[in-house]
Amino acid sequence: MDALVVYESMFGNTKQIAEAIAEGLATRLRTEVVEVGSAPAKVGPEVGLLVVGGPTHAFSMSRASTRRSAAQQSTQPLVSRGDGVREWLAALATASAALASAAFDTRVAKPRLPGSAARGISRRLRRLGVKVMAPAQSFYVTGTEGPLVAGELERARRWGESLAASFPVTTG
Ligand SMILES: Cc1cc2nc3c(=O)[nH]c(=O)nc-3n(C[C@H](O)[C@H](O)[C@H](O)COP(=O)(O)O)c2cc1C
Repeated sequence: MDALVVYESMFGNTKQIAEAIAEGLATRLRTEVVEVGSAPAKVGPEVGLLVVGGPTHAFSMSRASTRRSAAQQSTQPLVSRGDGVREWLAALATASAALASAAFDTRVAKPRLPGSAARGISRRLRRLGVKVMAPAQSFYVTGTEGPLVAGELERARRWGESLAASFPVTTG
């Protein structure tokens, strides 16, 4: 059984969280982590666990307009420069009825705003008929461009580990 982590990230914070989650998953599962622009259009039967995450923009998943706004705020090139997880999920095909999934996002710690990209991702996964095995999980940044709140990378790694613990260990 393999795990696939698909992330979207403007300033790099969600990318760091995705990589920490993948590290936790990799303690038990063969794990691949990919930026959404390189993610497959179809999740094959070798993938048993799909983990999807992105930054919270305007209370949910990003849209082309919020990504443009992020680009205007940034002094660096963005990590994700094409479609986001919203567009990827809208076009996604899944092969396996047994596929399990989990969603995560990043959001600002203060002020704590309502809404979460992860909740939108979970909803979309359920509509696709994919089992969502864990509550949507948020990780926190101190401001729009980051950095992450102290301890969030370790919390992400542990979350990945706990997701992987629900699955049989990959052999071979
Ligand atoms: C256009 C835009 C809208 C945002 N809207 C929200 C929001 O509604 N709630 C929130 O908590 N953070 C919001 N943020 C902050 C992002 O969640 C933050 O930039 C993100 O977690 C950083 O992750 P990244 O480095 O992977 O892009 C917004 C940021 C941008 C650029």
